[in-house]
Amino acid sequence: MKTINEWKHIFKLDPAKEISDEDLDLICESGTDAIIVGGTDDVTLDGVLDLLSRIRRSHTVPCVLEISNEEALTPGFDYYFIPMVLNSKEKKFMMDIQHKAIKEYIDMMEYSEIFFEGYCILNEDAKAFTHTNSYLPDKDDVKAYAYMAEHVFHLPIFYVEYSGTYGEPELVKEVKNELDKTLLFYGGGIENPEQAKEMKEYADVIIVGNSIYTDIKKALKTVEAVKDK
Ligand SMILES: CC(C)=CCC/C(C)=C/CC/C(C)=C/CC/C(C)=C/CC/C(C)=C/CC/C(C)=C/CC/C(C)=C/COP(=O)(O)OP(=O)(O)O
Ligand SMILES: O=P(O)(O)OC[C@@H](O)CO
Ligand SMILES: [Mg+2]
Repeated sequence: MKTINEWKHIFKLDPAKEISDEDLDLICESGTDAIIVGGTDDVTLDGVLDLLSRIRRSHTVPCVLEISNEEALTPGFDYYFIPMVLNSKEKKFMMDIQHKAIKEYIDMMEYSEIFFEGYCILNEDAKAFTHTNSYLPDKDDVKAYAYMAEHVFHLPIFYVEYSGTYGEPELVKEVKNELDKTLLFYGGGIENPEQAKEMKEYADVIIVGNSIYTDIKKALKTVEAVKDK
């Protein structure tokens, strides 16, 4: 199995959205490096368990739970990603919710499976932006957050999140220049192979979410597009 440092492409499945068995099989067998199960709204334990069991039934692709609320936390995933929202105006989304959960689960936490993600949410219309009371940082702010993710907090992942819209490749390029050890994840609005290739030029990993539900044929083509990059 590849290590996270070798991943290039991830599909993100939203437990609040319907997906047919046929489409789920196509996603799992697409050659993607991993599946993230996660979303902002209406993420329930039932929805998470349904996806996990359907994936596990016949596929070996690595499965990650990106935790957005404690109620939907369950054992059985290969990895757990935990967002810390760096551009939230409220400390609770950066630190306090995570601190409270660590206090509760500390004895169950297997550190080789858990990755904290420094999130920077850059689409004002994304649900996650509103939910976390984030502000829109400018380019220098984002670069400073990337610097902090790597050199202050030593986070394994810095996530440039444009959920729902395609972002600025130039910004992703400049952010990449700030990072050395911390992996750069880019997600948002990738709908076709050209966009996948463009963002993968700078990001270590690209994440494709919504287009699974809007045009799965094109979404599947994003995998091959980044394999040799
Ligand atoms: C019980 C068990 C198995 C224990 C194992 C040990 C373990 C893993 C313990 C974890 C402990 C821990 C620290 C948990 C953290 C819990 C937590 C609630 C953290 C909060 C994270 C947070 C600030 C979430 C806010 C929202 C956010 C940033 C979500 C990320 C996903 C995202 C941006 C989705 C995109 O939005 P989407 O829903 O797709 O939007 P659209 O619908 O508009 O597309
Ligand atoms: O849904 P999209 O816009 O593809 O974004 C993917 C991911 O970054 C969402 O958290
Ligand atoms: Mg989504």
